[in-house]
Amino acid sequence: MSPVVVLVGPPGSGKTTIGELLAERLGVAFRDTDADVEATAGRSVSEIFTEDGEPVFRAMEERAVAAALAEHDGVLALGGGAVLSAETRRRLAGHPVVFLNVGLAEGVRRTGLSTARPLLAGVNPRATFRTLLEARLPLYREVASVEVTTDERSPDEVADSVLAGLSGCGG
Ligand SMILES: Nc1ncnc2c1ncn2[C@@H]1O[C@H](COP(=O)(O)OP(=O)(O)OP(=O)(O)O)[C@@H](O)[C@H]1O
Ligand SMILES: O=C(O)C1=C[C@@H](O)[C@@H](O)[C@H](O)C1
Ligand SMILES: [Mg+2]
Repeated sequence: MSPVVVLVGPPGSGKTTIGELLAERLGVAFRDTDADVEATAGRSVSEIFTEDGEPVFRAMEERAVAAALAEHDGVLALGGGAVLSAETRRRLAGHPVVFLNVGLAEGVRRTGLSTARPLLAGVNPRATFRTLLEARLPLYREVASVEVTTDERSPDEVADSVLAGLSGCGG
């Protein structure tokens, strides 16, 4: 059992939005590792960050990704920082991974609509987002075989590109 597609990308790139859309179109189940971690912990991602700190969340996330890759055969969205784990990057090898990219301005705009992202809750979300993108772009690209730009494109257009990209690489 293995996911038909795994979505990675920064916060606000649309992993959850596009993932749900793709699952609906393909007639398969959608799974999101952020939701898996929350269900296992019985707490929100924000609460885990606040009460236990980021390293504890990352360890829970690593286990959630490993379980989902082994158990889920639908569309899988990973948390935005899941690729920070070398173990997770190694586990993603051989899976059809799509990197949903978003530019700094649009990423800040989209995530600014919500307070549910503990890493971006500080005084300067734009600077934090820039640092995060710089550190992670090589990691998203390392694990993904397809990269899709999401700026100025509707969720439906992004979903079209994901499916076209996957068929183009034999997935
Ligand atoms: N292509 C798009 N065009 C416009 N808005 C979008 C697009 N994709 C997602 N959004 C909006 O951006 C916000 C963030 O999207 P979403 O929650 O799907 O991102 P995410 O990648 O799952 O983020 P996180 O890593 O925090 O879970 C939502 O309000 C969503 O409606
Ligand atoms: O980009 C990140 O590091 C995160 C993204 C979200 O999906 C959550 O996993 C959490 O808020 C951390
Ligand atoms: Mg999400």
